[in-house]
Amino acid sequence: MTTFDYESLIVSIPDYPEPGVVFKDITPLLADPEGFNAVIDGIAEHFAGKGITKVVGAEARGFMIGAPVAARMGAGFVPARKPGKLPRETVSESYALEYGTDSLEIHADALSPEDKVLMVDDLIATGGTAAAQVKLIECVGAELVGMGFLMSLDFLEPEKVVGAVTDVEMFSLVHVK
Ligand SMILES: O=P(O)(O)OC[C@H]1O[C@H](OP(=O)(O)OP(=O)(O)O)[C@H](O)[C@@H]1O
Ligand SMILES: Nc1ncnc2[nH]cnc12
Repeated sequence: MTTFDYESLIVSIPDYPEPGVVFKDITPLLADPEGFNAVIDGIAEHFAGKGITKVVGAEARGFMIGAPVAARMGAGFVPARKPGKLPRETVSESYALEYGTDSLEIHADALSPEDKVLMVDDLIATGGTAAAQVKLIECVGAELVGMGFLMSLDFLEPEKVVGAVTDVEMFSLVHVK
């Protein structure tokens, strides 16, 4: 298991993007070659041997972590995109975030019932984005095997929202209590 002090390269920004929210800025960690590699290895190694065929990641920060994890695991990558960005038939889910509401879409044929899926994102806060992706993955009939995050804001209790839609493992490299 790779060990790295991820938190030393994550910056907390108070009252961004709105009062009361402490934004976790991961751009310094992404820019650090050793740190970025440790994040990708840390998530990929945790789920190695589980037969993952596809990684699903949400626009935009989920792409930054999910796509390299997929490549590292020898899996395909399926983007969950913000509305109106995918050209063919889609399935769509709306959800609430720490700041506002949004929707995600995946192509209706992006996954098959044979797929074993790992969902990956940089951060889980309320769990709304993750729960929406669970619904999208299950809507197209694929098997969700687990979820991997760089960081979990545990004080927001995301497991309550996610636990209402799935009981798969929620793995995070960093926990903020
Ligand atoms: O657990 P939740 O409360 O749903 O929040 C987590 C989501 O919030 C961020 O994405 P955001 O929607 O801000 O979009 P971005 O990746 O484009 O910055 C983050 O990358 C997660 O996807
Ligand atoms: N506090 C936070 N920091 C960074 N990204 C987020 N997405 C949702 N909540 C967030």
